[in-house]
Amino acid sequence: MELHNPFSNIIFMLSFLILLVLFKIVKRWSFNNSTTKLPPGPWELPLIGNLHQIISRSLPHHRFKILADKYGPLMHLKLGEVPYIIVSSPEIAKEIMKTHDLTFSDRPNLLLATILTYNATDVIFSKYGERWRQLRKICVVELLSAKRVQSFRSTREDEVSNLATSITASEGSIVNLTHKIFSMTYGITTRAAFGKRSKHQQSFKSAVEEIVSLLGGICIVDLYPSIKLLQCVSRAKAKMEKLHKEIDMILQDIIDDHKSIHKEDSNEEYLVDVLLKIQQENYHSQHPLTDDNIKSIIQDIFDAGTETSSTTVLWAISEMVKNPKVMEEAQAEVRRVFDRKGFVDETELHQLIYLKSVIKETMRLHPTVPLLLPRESRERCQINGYEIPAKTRVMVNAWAIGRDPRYWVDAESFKPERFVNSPIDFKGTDFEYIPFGAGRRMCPGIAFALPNVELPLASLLYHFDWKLPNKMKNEELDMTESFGITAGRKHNLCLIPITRRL
Ligand code: HEM
Repeated sequence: MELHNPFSNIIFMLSFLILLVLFKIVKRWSFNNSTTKLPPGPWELPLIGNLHQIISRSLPHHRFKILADKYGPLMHLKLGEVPYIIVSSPEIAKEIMKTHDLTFSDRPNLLLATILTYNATDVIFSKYGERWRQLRKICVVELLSAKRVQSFRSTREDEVSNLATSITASEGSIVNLTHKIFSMTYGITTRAAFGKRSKHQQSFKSAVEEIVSLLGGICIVDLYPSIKLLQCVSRAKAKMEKLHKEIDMILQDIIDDHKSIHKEDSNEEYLVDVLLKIQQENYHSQHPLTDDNIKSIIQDIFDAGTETSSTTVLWAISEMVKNPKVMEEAQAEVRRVFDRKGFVDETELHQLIYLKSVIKETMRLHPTVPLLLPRESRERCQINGYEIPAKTRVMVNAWAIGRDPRYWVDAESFKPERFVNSPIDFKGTDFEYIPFGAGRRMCPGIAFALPNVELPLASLLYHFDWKLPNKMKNEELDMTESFGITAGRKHNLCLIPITRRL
């Protein structure tokens, strides 16, 4: 009866909130007085934890760096009801991805990724275990090996040559390089995965772009996994289910197509053919490769491989436009190496020492996956005397680590020279530089990615000089990052090409 009185309702709510806050204080106090304690972190509010400190106008990796400057390189946060640790120094990154790599080798259950990847049975989002090991081995040994990547050399050269031709046709006018580079990378990946035969190229490309953008958003359902009702009302879930259906149909159609070609013993072997062959060979094994597995691996290659490589090319060009001396030196090198041939191909890429340093410096300042991919602890563990409970999600801020002034002189400046004659590499052993991650879950696609970045850059520098439109000065080029799992340019890169070599 009393609860119908509005004042009683307010008093009831207030009492509940006060009790909740008291409970939190007591819990935190007793935790801090026990033998183990969580890493430091900002004060949490009831129900939302630290969400209010993250959801702001700046991007999550920027916010995490500001908070880490205050609370330290191993920081505890609660986002919704989920505990997180944020790693912001090379030393702690090494603890997570080397010393305790096995403990942190799981990926969390994320709703949208699970829908997309046939219940997280792909490589990127699956839990650590026998199945993941099997799929990862197929990727490393069969699909993304140096030998396999080499077999697609003429495809890359062809697509990059088409890119140069289409830019030459726009000589003197504004070219949207963002569109052109993305379309070229899709072209290379599609041809490597399916050959030229896909009639679904455009719808597939749009679906993948939408998927990457959906995966990059903050999904409230993942922050309150205990509230199942949220799933029922999630618009993002409904959207992802629709996209998944769409992409599943396209991929199944392509697979069926290739199954019939396979029977006729075609000489061409694309990634889908390699997977179908493994499926046939392993038909009676304990873990046969299903059609769904094949579709999820192919999808991984598109999701992980296209936006990342394109974004790196675009950041490299942007930084060179902003730093004309670097652009001149890179152009001089590329033209010196390829002038005798008169065109750019992959045979001489190993000679482009300066361009490779430009790419490394680009990935230091603009790691395309700035927080790597989330991991989750499989059991409790101690790091630097702090307790990390089981099922804690982990974000490694590769963006902040690449700007750590203890490791990088003049850390905020674009200086490719720092990598010339430097042994520091992105292979996962130098923890101050981890654009591809490190440890068991490190990116297996480096060999596939590098020529997709080096070849188009060499070609764009060889054939053209680049001017900003509307008499804009170099230093005025906008470098704002976009929000998402990959941090690309927020605005398209539009430049005017001037042909120097036909
Ligand atoms: C410039 C290009 C690329 C960058 C910067 C990049 C970066 C990354 C990063 C940071 C991770 C997470 C690592 C971790 O959790 O420690 C990752 C994972 C992954 N990448 Fe890449 N990547 C690139 C290109 C590619 C390409 C071209 C492919 C495939 C063709 C690929 C396939 C994958 C896969 C399958 C995973 C998941 C690995 C696992 O969980 O076991 N990546 N990548």
